[in-house]
Amino acid sequence: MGRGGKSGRGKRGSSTARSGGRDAPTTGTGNTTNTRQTGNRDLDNWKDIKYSNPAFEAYYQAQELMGMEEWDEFKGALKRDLPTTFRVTGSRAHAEAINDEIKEHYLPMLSNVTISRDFLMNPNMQRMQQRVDEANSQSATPASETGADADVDTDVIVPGEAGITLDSDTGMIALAPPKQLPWFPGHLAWQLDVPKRVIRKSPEFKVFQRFLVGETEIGNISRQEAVSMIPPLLLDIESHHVCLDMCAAPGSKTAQMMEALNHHSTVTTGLLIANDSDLKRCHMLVHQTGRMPSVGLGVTNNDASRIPTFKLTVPATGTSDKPRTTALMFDRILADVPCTGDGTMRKNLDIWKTWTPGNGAALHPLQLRILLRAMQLLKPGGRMVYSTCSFNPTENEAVVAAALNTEPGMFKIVPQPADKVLPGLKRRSGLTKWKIYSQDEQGELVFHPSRIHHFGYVAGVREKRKQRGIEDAFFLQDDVVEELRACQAAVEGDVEKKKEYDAGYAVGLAGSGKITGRDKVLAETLWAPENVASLGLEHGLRLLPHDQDTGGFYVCVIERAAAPSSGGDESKKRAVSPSAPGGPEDNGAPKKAKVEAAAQGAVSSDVAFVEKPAVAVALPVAPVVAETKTVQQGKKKKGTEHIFKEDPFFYVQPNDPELVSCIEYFGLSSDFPQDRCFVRNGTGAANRNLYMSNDIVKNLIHSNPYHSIRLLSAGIRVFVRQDTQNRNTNLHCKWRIPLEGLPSILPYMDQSKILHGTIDDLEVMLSDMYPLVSDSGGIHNQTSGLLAEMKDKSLGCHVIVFHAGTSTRHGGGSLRIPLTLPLWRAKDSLSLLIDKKEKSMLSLRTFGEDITSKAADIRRLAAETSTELPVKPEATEDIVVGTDSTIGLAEEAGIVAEERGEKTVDAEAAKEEA
Ligand SMILES: C[S@@+](CC[C@H](N)C(=O)[O-])C[C@H]1O[C@@H](n2cnc3c(N)ncnc32)[C@H](O)[C@@H]1O
Repeated sequence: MGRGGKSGRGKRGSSTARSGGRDAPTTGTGNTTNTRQTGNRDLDNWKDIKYSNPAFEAYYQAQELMGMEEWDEFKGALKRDLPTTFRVTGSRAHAEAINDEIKEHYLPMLSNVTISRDFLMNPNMQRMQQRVDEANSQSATPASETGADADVDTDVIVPGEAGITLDSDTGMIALAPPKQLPWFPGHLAWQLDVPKRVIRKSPEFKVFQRFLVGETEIGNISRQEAVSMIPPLLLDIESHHVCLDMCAAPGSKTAQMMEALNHHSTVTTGLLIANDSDLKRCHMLVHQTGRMPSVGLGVTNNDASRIPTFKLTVPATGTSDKPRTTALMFDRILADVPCTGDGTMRKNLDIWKTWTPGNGAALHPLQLRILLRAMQLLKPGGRMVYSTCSFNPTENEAVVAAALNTEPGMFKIVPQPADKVLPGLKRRSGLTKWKIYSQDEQGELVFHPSRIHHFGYVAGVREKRKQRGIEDAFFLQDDVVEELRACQAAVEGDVEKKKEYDAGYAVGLAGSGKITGRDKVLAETLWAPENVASLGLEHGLRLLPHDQDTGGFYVCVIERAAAPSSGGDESKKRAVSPSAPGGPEDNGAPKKAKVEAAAQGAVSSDVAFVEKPAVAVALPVAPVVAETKTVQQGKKKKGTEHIFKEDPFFYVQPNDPELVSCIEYFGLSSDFPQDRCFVRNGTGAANRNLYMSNDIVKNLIHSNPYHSIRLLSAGIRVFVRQDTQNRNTNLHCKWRIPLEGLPSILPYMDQSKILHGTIDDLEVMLSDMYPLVSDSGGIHNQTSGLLAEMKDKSLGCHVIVFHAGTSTRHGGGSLRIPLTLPLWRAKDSLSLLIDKKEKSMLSLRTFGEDITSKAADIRRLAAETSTELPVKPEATEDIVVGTDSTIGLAEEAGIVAEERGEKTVDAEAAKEEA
């Protein structure tokens, strides 16, 4: 999140920063030595130039994130490529099977991989070398004039980098196999050290890379930075919890939270609201969460610092009682807030250029407001995690300290002992002291021991500019003038404060006469509060890149005190009773904040100056709903508040004829929750898709206008209408079960309706995408009892379990655990209702090769040689709108593209209209 500041540019070797006389860091090059022992000076020089920001170094050395003896190691790690890390998604039944596949198939394949030493030089360099040799041998012209010593790229393998070692005896370069992250539960997370640019030099690693890409696309693997996997783990989620992910997009942590809620199933009774303020990113979130579907999920689009209070309806309990609404409070909240991201410098190289201390200071008020809102929404006894991918204490400890001080004693930081919590994860303690700097136009850091010093500095700069006849608009702003005056008045008569002020004033007056954009005036909550030592900030976790070759990260686990047990349950009273002060919005959450200015300052995002003298005020809560309504009525707002155009949610009548037809056709038991099925239109008619939620999501939708809470999606799609083009086709049920809905429907299905197949049947279904039911041998003459059995089955959707087993085919193959899939019986053929990519990956996993294209290849070959082989027009006719009937792929284009939410003619038509 760079801000394009000018700091640091051209300042290598600049002089000592001004500091008001103490704690002066240097922005010079004293610590820029690169200690990486690569033996490749060209690469090191190149990286030194690219990876340098004296202000960054000076600032963090002054913060004492680590002992100075570690600094070079820290900086060396920042300059290296980040290893690839990924995790096998946890709650799918086959997560273990995929993990075993990595362990048993790929790991042996990737162990002992070596490549030739020739790769030490990349092709560019080899060509250059050739030209140098030629030039030197053939003419007297110096090589430099032939262009042979022109700039070369840096695509070179460097022994000594993580994952790469040179065996000097054999002259071969060994590549390290992937390794499991020792601290990740179930060992489902992996790290691959070999850099991406080297992977393509090894056939074995290329194969593994393809596996990773494929499995990631279909959602079995999530590529995620190792440190980013930590916050959801520390939330300690149980399947009944009500959870909120405040800044959720693109959703890697949401997926982890969802997995924890849906441990081994999709039928959680809990709730996860995944929220983000950016509408586009929210749509990414919807896509991402589609890979981990759940009846307990809702995606919303709100500014997290003003996220509306969601209401729930409490049913009447007695005859005289009436249903009433209550504010929804959360058991678990993740506030993975927007941050400068300087912990991600290893992959976001721009941050080297754009980093300034002002970036962190500017985000601090928004981060604080988000954390405060999270505290308001946390249940008594609930747990939340605050996290950033920044090293900066102004975005981490300063935010947490200010938030804790708003309601002393109500929240506490929970220690995470290294031997008990994620053992094996190296972590550092949170900071209990830090320093605040601004940066002047010359890139110099200016230390401000206190806010009064800072005010003096601002006044000094203003005075100097005035003397030069310059009056900046900033200094004339009413609130700035007012703050400066108030500060001047406050220091008069207070000898100590006056000294501080004067010291700052002197620094301002002596300086360049400029203050950079974002650093103009800083929020009071940036400075460590007086009670900093008693807040438990050391219990926060800091992850440093050189400890275990990761990005940088900060995580802090905070719990709210349980409700007092005597005198009744105060928190419940507040949370449940709409008549409590403030109505449903008064959820018993902390209201007083000595951070009013911080909270307000973030509204005008350009000026970080925010604080008024300590005054207790309530944070904004109530206006949000009204505002969203205004937006809804058409007034477009600036920034994140867009007109909300999503389809409504409408729960269908339990006796809806379409729903009843699904229930009858699939033999769903009487406990199937008909009343929890909904459509996305305003009429309640089941036109195209039927979705299902759990009770709490239904309650949420009924208790809040969906546009007020800006609800984009909820629950799982469980039935999709599948009309056929062929009018003569006689379908008993026009609905099919999409793959994502199957786990939610399966528990209710009549066992006699479920078909059974073998791994050989699966092979037929994969290798011949549309095998003919009349062709019991399949296109490869592979035996399949399934095809014969299917002759007598009704047209339409079926569910089949392929049982674990070993293949009898020539190339072998094995299915480790049973696999349940939806299947479509067309007039003459069958097809699995999963998309092409998923078929390929399943094929690779089961048979060690992608057999899915074989049928198409055979047909293509047959067409070329005029051999008569069956073309499958009926699958096309029968099922979907499409044009490519010749190779039977229209089915893919229709049903399956729709599965993925892609825009096809058919999918477009599927968009429901009210
Ligand atoms: C660090 S990223 C979150 C990453 C995410 N938790 C994950 O693991 O994939 C921060 C997110 O905050 C969002 N954001 C920024 N300002 C916000 C605000 N005021 N309210 C809610 N979300 C915000 C951004 O759109 C961005 O998606």
